[in-house]
Amino acid sequence: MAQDVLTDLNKVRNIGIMAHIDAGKTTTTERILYYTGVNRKIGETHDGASTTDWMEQEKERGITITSAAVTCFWNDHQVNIIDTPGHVDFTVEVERSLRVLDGAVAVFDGKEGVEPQSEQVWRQAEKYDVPRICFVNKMDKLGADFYYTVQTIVDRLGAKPLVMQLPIGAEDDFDGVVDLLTMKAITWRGKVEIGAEPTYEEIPEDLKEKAEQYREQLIEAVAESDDELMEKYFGGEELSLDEIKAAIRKLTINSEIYPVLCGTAYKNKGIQPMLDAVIDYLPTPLDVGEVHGHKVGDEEVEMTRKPSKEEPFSALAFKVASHPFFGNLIYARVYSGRVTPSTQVQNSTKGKKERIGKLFQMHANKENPVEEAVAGNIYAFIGLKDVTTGDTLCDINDQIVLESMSFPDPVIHVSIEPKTKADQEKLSTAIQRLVDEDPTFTVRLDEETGQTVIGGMGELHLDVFVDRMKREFKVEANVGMPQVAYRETLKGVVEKYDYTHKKQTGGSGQFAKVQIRLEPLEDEKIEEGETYEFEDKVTGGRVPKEYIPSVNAGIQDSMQYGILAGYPMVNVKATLLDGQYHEVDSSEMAFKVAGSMAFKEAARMAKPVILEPMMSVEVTTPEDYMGDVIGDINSRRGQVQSMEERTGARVVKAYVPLSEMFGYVGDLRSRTQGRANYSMVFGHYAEVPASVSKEIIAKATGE
Ligand SMILES: Nc1nc2c(ncn2[C@@H]2O[C@H](COP(=O)(O)OP(=O)(O)OP(=O)(O)O)[C@@H](O)[C@H]2O)c(=O)[nH]1
Repeated sequence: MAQDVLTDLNKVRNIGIMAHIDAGKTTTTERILYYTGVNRKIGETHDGASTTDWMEQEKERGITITSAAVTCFWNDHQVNIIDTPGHVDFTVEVERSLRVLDGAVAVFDGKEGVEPQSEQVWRQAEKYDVPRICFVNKMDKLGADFYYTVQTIVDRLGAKPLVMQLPIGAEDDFDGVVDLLTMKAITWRGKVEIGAEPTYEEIPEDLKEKAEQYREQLIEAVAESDDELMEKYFGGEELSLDEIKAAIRKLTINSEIYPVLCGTAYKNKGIQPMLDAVIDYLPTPLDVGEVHGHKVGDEEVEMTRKPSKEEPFSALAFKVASHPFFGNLIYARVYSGRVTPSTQVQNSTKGKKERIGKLFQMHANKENPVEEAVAGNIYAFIGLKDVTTGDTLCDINDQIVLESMSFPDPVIHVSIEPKTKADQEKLSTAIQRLVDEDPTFTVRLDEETGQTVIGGMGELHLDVFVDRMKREFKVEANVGMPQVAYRETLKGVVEKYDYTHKKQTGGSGQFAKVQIRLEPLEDEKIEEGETYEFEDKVTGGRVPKEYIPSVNAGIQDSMQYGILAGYPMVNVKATLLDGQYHEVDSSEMAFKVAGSMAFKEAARMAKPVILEPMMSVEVTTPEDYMGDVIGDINSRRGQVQSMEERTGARVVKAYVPLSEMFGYVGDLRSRTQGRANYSMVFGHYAEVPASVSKEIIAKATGE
């Protein structure tokens, strides 16, 4: 029988397993699920049968893309594991998981040590202040070196590891660990089968001295953290096991130290002590404390919720997944209060009421219905219609909008052209689903070409979209090359421009005359996010009131396609100065045409230019490569804004044109031996240099 949710929050841990690709995150997660009794049959990742990698595509790619929340139990504690992907292009997935985690296990490859992407997920965890313990995996592998790996935690992460165990034997002869707290050997000699229980024995003779030395280091680090313990320790008294554990717990929760354990997930050694450490050292929802948010409709008014069942209900949706029978599964972390199935709640982000159908606790791809969702836990909500990642669900009578995750703007677009009408319909369904699941995919219709244009975070990110669209939704489509989103604007002023629209065809004619002024929009308005302003300065009723919106609409129509290369025109102010109408022949349509044509012709004389998206790029690199990184940014027409130091690394901030950033992932990796990483969000639009402008125009006009 399935166990109920534990409502004592001291017994709940919400954790993630973070790792570089191939460090063994999936295998470790599988073992945890097996040892905690969720899995009967173990699935090896290389057979493509693992429980968390249940999407078909993930099996083929062998990487974990989606994060599923899995609930399991260990020593009377409930552990909710939120799966996090390891690939660099899915950093949004990593970030949204980190947003709802309380702690994490960082898995390292015992031969490679801290790898570039472990460095990247580590820094992301730092950003969200997630306490971590480290598991040095693959101790059975040829060349595995525990001490080297620990050193890379110091050198590459600038973090303070706390060695909790020493390995016994190495590679094929790795037998277990010395536990430096109990000073006992925990071994699995000759046992490789899953679930094998360890034997507790004396520390092997050849490791005794080393174990003493490391224990002393450990106790010293612990004693230094607390005045009382320090006095006791230097007074020659022994610290009790409970005291030591409590001090390590505190240091870990404050992210001052990172307990390090080791083992081999694949050969089933070291898993049980690692699970014990999750319970012993990682924070509970109570340790994490209250969550922040703001009042509905007013971001200035801060609000908080305590992790208590007695508070008003609030939850944050962090993942939308489709389920074959239940429609959308909304994974949400409940931060406060409680809620039962069939209750009406408020989606305070969207301002909509929603009724909860069922509530599930997820066991990988198997669901376990529950009667109540309570603060501090993670659930899948069924029956909600319009909830996307990042939305807050809350009590209708006591609303809050929780601090959400930040989603960067898409940096790359690709056009998709369905092959048949039936494909067009399937594409609409696919888009709806995929965008619900991942809000960093964006969609728009290019009215000129009729193509659907998808935006994403990187080439692999868009690959996933296209792949899933074809595979899961069976859409047959032509997919274009990735494109940059350019814009056009005006740099000059046209004081007065007259245009007369006149047509006499058979019956009633068409007549409209307008006089407009065009100029660049004020900088202040651009900063406020405006892109267009229309002013009506017509006097004496020379253009009747009812026709004025038509002139405005006509101008806006023309602005959709700029005059240089057809990109949308922005940051323009148009003023209607004067005009003329005809009692019989004027109409809304005639004034719209006049507005549209007047703009088109006048804009040509107002020094039109092309704008390109400048990305705000942040590169984190070891100091050794900083010169290379900056040189490369300059050669990409980038402008370095600042350089600063951050825990053992240098951070370079710059604005770089998006068009120069294609292939940057690979270039940066090879330039820095894979040790630097970067993030990129949209900054602002800026005028392109003349030579680039020429190229863009030539390409767009085919000349
Ligand atoms: N020798 C050895 N191999 C291991 C161990 N753990 C995992 N592996 C192997 O390493 C490879 C990668 O393991 P995964 O568990 O898929 O790694 P991952 O980090 O989840 O990788 P992604 O799912 O791609 O992010 C697989 O072939 C595993 O069988 C281990 O303890 N020892």
